[in-house]
Amino acid sequence: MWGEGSSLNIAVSLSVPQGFRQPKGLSLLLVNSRINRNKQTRIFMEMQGNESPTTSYQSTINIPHVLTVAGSDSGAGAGIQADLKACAARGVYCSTVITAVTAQNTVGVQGVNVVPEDFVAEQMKSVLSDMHVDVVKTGMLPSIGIVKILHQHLREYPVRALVVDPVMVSTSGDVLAGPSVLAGFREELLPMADIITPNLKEASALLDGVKIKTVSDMRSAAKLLHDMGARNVLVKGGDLPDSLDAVDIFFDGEHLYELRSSRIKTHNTHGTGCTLASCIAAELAKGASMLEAVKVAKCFVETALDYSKEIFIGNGPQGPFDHLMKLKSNAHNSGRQVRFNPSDLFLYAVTDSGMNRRWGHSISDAVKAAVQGGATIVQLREKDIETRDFVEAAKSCLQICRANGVPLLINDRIDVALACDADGVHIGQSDMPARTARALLGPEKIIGVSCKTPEQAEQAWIAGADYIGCGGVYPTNTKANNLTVGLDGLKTVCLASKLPVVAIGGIKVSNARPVMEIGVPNLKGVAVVSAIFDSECVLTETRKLHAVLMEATAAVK
Ligand SMILES: Nc1ncnc2c1ncn2[C@@H]1O[C@H](COP(=O)(O)OP(=O)(O)OP(=O)(O)O)[C@@H](O)[C@H]1O
Ligand SMILES: Cc1ncc(CO)c(N)n1
Ligand SMILES: [Mg+2]
Repeated sequence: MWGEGSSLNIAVSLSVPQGFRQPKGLSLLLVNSRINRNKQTRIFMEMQGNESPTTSYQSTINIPHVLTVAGSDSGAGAGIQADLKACAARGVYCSTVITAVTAQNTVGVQGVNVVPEDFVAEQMKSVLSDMHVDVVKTGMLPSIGIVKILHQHLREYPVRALVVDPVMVSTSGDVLAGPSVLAGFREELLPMADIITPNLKEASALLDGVKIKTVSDMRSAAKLLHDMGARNVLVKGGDLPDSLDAVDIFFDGEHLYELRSSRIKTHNTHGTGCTLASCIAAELAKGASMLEAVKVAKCFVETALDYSKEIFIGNGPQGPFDHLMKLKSNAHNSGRQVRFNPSDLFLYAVTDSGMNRRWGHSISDAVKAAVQGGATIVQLREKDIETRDFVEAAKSCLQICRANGVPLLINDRIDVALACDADGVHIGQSDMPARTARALLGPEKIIGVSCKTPEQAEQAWIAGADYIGCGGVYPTNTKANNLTVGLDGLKTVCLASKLPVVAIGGIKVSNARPVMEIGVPNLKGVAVVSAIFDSECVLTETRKLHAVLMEATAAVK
């Protein structure tokens, strides 16, 4: 356990030659001195270069860490690959000791190449002697020798918990650990385990071939396996015949729990066992109790299976599923995200639910008309709409925009942008910080920030935004209590901004020209709400504005 109050502060100062920016010596120093072995250590480093101001690097966050000792699956649905994805999805670091390399796909296991025991030991030592591991999870352990090596290393480098997935037979029926390791599993591995997670066939093999066909058999098996030394037992019922639910039995030595979830109708269940065990390990590493960890893990598997129902990878009977629940959004048929180009800011259409209501336009009809009229980017700014309707409207607008190569952004609502996989967001000074939005949305999404001053423009750049919106250029009714910065304020911000700028606020056909004519290269266009959406024919108004902007830019050039 690591507690409060006992942290050790170490300050190291290094003088580095001119031009040296990356503190490469830093990691070397840490490895050599091993001062980061203890989780209580707080390291504060100061780099002093001749040329640059002092840079500080602070490393104080303890990251939960699972080490998986398992086999590689070339098809990447199970084994080490599933473990890495499960831990990544659950926000836990995962290191890997590879015990065997399998040639495997969705049809079955075509070959197994066992890693020499010495080299398994070497991998284990490399990880455990250097890194702080919270929980070890085991998968395919193809020899008794490897079980013994694991035992020795855990004695030398104790961890908080050992999760044992006693992999013997893949669901395709292929043998991954033969009868020779059964004795080793029973005598050495089970007594070490904080939890074992056999499927029906594995539980049966460990219990000398006893038949397990019903939930009641699973209950008895869990108790018998507990008697053999495992502190907790989870008998998995993924392969339970004729079961409408996915039923697992958990036994902690005192209470039996029947954990049920809906059985997802899918062929994509390859690697559910490895994933479940890794997820249990990940939750334990974060500090959960055993029962909590098992429940979260089961819920995670169910959710990922449900998300992955329509995924098609490989031609065999049992496909992989998507741990990170992202693959569908990049599928070829959903249309590709539009890459941001500053020239997209040329005619920026911002919707308003009130105006659409007034003119009897649906959001998607209004957006379609704006795009047809020449809008080069669209932002949905819907302040008084139910979230469910917002997501639905955003999805249909996204289809229209993608078909026309026009990016679609969402105002303020990062959750809505994520839910419909929009191209990005536009945020204000009092919304979520741009840096946080970037972390949530990822590197490819477009982030715009409203800025009124050069300082705000600088902050937006530092936070990783793609463009800024500057205004109000003219007085506007769309936004209450909005400060008008005027053309002068706009020019000042444009000159200071490292990011492209779109002007906003009260801009319409009659006054757009002077905005474009301020002639600062990074002013890329104008954003409008009323000028196009507060009208009966959005298409006509957008065309008019487009023509004015074209004339103005031609005149400036
Ligand atoms: N179709 C399904 N719907 C919901 N949950 C499922 C489904 N299939 C399996 N599970 C759950 O997934 C977890 C893993 O169970 P399973 O019995 O499939 O393990 P396994 O045979 O070791 O998996 P694998 O060998 O494919 O890695 C269990 O919690 C089980 O209830
Ligand atoms: C490498 C490997 N480990 C575990 C399993 C069990 O699913 C598998 N199929 N392959
Ligand atoms: Mg299975």
